[in-house]
Formats: sequence, structure tokens, C-alpha cells
Amino acid sequence: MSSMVDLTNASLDIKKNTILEDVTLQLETGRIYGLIGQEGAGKTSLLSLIASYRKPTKGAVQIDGRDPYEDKALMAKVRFVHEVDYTETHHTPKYLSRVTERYRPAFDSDYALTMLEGLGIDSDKALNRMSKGQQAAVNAIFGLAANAPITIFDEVTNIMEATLREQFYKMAIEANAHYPRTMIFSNHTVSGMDHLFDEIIILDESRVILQEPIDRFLERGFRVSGAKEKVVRFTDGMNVLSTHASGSIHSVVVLGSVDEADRKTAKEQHLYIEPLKVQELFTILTATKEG
Ligand SMILES: Nc1ncnc2c1ncn2[C@@H]1O[C@H](COP(=O)(O)OP(=O)(O)OP(=O)(O)O)[C@@H](O)[C@H]1O
Repeated sequence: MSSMVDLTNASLDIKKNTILEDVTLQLETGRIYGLIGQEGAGKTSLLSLIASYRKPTKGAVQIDGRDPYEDKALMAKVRFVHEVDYTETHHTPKYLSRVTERYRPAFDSDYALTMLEGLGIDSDKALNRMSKGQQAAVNAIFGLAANAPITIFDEVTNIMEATLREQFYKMAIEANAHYPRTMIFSNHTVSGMDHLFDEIIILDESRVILQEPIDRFLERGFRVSGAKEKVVRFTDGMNVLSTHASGSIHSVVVLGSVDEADRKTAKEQHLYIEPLKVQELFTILTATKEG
């Protein structure tokens, strides 16, 4: 059975430049994907293949097992949310959501307005009178309320203030539980987004170097802290990447997983083991890929 979105050895060249190379991905309904890559890695280009704005130079893109390129019915399944400029928009979110509902029947205006109220955003206020962060939140909420089977957020939450962003992520998780879809958040930085993702995809220099469930991804590294000599003994033979000392406490970042025996030893030695953040692992993995 095919996934909702399938890319098979997809490559994209623009003006003789390789923008994407040999990308194979399977994206399922009901899951939230974190697509991470440095600026210029090719994230937007990859998303534009999924949204059928572009056709791969080689390989295939399929939605529901079919080629979506110039297939209006399939293209309509995708909602691509990117940054918008509301500086000149005198309309209110209420007006825009009612209008949107008219030409996009799946768009749920009441749901949009309820979510905006939950974020403390006044739906009767003109968009150009809102802060940039609030404008970004309205844009993102409209993306959720579109109820599209494939919903893409391309760097749209960065500008939101932290609390608003956190509330929006909660709403995104709820929206996906309420109406399961394939949701993709693309970003060059994912601090504070760990709890949002079901799966991580890392794009590095035109290639997908990893796609895996968040739990497995987080097993790729850990931090162990405690008395210096105990930390040193515990990590002997492990792939230690960095060490941080604060008074008598040593904290070491290790690439690799810990098994039950390691955890038992750590406990006996009064060592504290914690997972790394997605952002930390992303930075480590993209910096050490050559090694
Ligand atoms: N229309 C185009 N013509 C020429 N080069 C392009 C075009 N679109 C993208 N590129 C190049 O492709 C590469 C990937 O761009 P893309 O926007 O997909 O990256 P990104 O990971 O989304 O980066 P950012 O986080 O900065 O948006 C960049 O080097 C960019 O300059």
C-alpha cells in the first residue's frame, strides 16, 4: 500500500544546479513531520515538489499513489502555508475566514475563529493593525482550518512570540488528532518543537540524510552528568563529542545510545542521563556526517 506522499529517488535541477538529489521519502496520514535543514539546504524546493509547484527532474512524486503534477484534484489536497505579508491587509480575520470558506469548502471558518480566540487574537481587528507575530499566527491558524490532507508549514512560526507559538503547536497536535492529515513543519531551527514531531527528516546539502520516528532519533545521543571521574569512567570508549564543566559537575555529550545495563550503572554511580534536544542532535549530525 502506498503512503499519502511518496518520493522515490526524486531529484531537482534548476539551471544546471542540483537543488535536490535522490530524495526518497514516505509520509503517512496522521503524522507530524519535522523537516530540518540549514538555510539553502533545499527544504522549500522539496516542499514545492510535494505541492506540485515543481516537477522532479528525475524520479517520482506521488500523492495517494498518483502523480499530482497538473492534477487539480490531487493538488487541492495540499495546503502550503508560507510567510505572508499582511501589511496592506485592512480586512479582519473574521472577514477573510468567511470569504475563504466560500471558495474552499473544506475550510472551517468557525474552527478558525475558535482557535484564534483561544490564542487571544481579536478576529474583528484589521490584520494590518496586528503585530507581526499575531499576523503569523492568523496565517498559521488558517492553514490548520483548511483541513487539507497534506498541510505544510514552511518557516511560518519563527516570528511568533514564544507563548503564542507554543499554543499554536498544541492546536496543531489537536487538529491532527481531530482530523488526521500529513502535516509537515519545515524549519532551519527547531528549538522548542521536540514535542510536536512524530518523525524527523533531515535535509542536508540537497539530500535527505535521515528520516526516522522521533523516539529512534532521540536515541542517537545523550548527555550524562555527574562527578568528573565517574563521568569519565562511564563514557570510556564512547563517542564523546563535548564536555562541559561547572564546578565539580561534568556534563558530557555522547553520540550513541544507552542500553539498560548503562542506565543501571549510571544510577549506581549517581550519574544523570538525559536525552538531547532535536536541535542539538540536528547540529551534531549535520556537522559530523563526514566523520
Ligand atoms: N528558482 C530558483 N532558481 C535558482 N536557484 C534556486 C531557485 N530556487 C531555489 N534555488 C536554490 O536552491 C537551493 C535550495 O533553496 P531552498 O529555498 O529550497 O532552500 P531552503 O532549505 O528552503 O532554504 P531557506 O531556509 O533559506 O528557505 C538554494 O541554493 C537556492 O538558491
